[in-house]
Order: sequence, then C-alpha cells, then structure tokens
Amino acid sequence: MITMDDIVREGNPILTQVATKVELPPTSEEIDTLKEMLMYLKNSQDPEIAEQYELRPGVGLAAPQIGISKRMIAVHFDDLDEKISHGLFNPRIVSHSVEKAYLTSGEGCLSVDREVPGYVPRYARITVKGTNIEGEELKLRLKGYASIVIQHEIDHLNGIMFYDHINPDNPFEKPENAIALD
Ligand SMILES: O=CN(O)C[C@@H](CC1CCCC1)C(=O)N1NCCC[C@H]1C(=O)Nc1ccccn1
Ligand code: NI
Repeated sequence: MITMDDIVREGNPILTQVATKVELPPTSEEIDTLKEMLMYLKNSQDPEIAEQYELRPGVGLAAPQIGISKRMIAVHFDDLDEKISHGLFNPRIVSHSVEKAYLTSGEGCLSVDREVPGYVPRYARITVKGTNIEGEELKLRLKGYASIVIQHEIDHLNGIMFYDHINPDNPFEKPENAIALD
C-alpha cells in the first residue's frame, strides 16, 4: 500500500517535470498503480487507517507524487453535490470557463511540508477527458470543489505546484472575475 514514505516532497525534480503520456491500453502495472493511488486516498480519509499508518488525508494524488512521471491521477472525495472517485490516464482539460474560482482557505499539497498562504485562482468550470481504470474514454464536466481538485492534479502532471498560481505581491488579493469557494 502507498504510505507517506512513498510521497515525493518538493525539491525532487520529478515534481517540476512534465510527465509522460501513458500508452493505451495501459499495462497491468499501470492499472495496479492507479488503483493503489485511489486506495491511498480512501485509506487517508478513514480516521482509523490514517492514524494507524500516519497518512495525511488527501482528496487527490498524481503519479509524479509517488515518483512515477506518468500522466495518471486519482481523485476521491464525497462532496455535498459531487461524489467523485476516479482514476484517470492522460487526463486533459478540453474546455473551461472564463470565470475563475478559488478556495478561500487556499491550498496545500501532500508533497509540500509547509503552509503557503494565498488564493490559488483556477477555472471555475472545466470539461475533462481521460481514460478510466476500466479503459473507457470518459468526459467529465466539473464545477466547484471537484473542478479545483482535478486542476490541482493535472497541474502536477505539468510540473506546476499550487503556489505557482499565488500572486506574490498580494497573495490574498481577490482574483478578478472569480468565485470564492468555502
Ligand atoms: O496533489 C494532491 N495533493 O497534494 C493532495 C491535496 C489535493 C487538494 C489540495 C487542494 C485541492 C486538491 C490534498 O488533498 N490536501 N492537501 C494537503 C493537506 C490537505 C489535503 C486535503 O485537502 N484534504 C482534504 C480536503 C477536504 C476533505 C478531505 N481531505
Ligand atoms: Ni498536490
């Protein structure tokens, strides 16, 4: 199982590289890895398992964070209006709103062992295409928190960290044309 020992921390160049596309169909090893990434998220959200294995709770994970520079992400969380749980190969944003959105609490990252305060402006709504663990091509239309999570993960595949989006002059400046998400 994946534990925090497997999570790569900032300073490791893999986190600022562009990850490689996964050749389809994915190998059984790539499928197993994606399943393990999803399992990490589920385990990390179970208080008992998280405590037992000292897992930091996560709602998303990208393969570069476990040292694999491949375009694979997992997201798992039960939000009020969106229940999302996906493992995706080669996720890509095919369209997005002009309007932006940001979490009023800012963002963190399992690969960043420090607080980096500030608003992270992202697209408010996105349409994402990718291939799921069963090998099906899928298209997701996301808004709200789910949209933020997926963008955070796809950024990891392009070597972008959440703090790269924070306004260095005024981290808490309200982004223009943006919705505040609590
Ligand atoms: O690339 C992926 N990552 O770095 C894991 C990140 C991904 C999220 C950060 C902002 C949007 C996506 C992650 O999940 N976190 N960031 C660090 C510690 C907290 C944790 C988190 O937000 N946990 C959480 C939130 C709500 C409900 C349950 N748990
Ligand atoms: Ni992250």
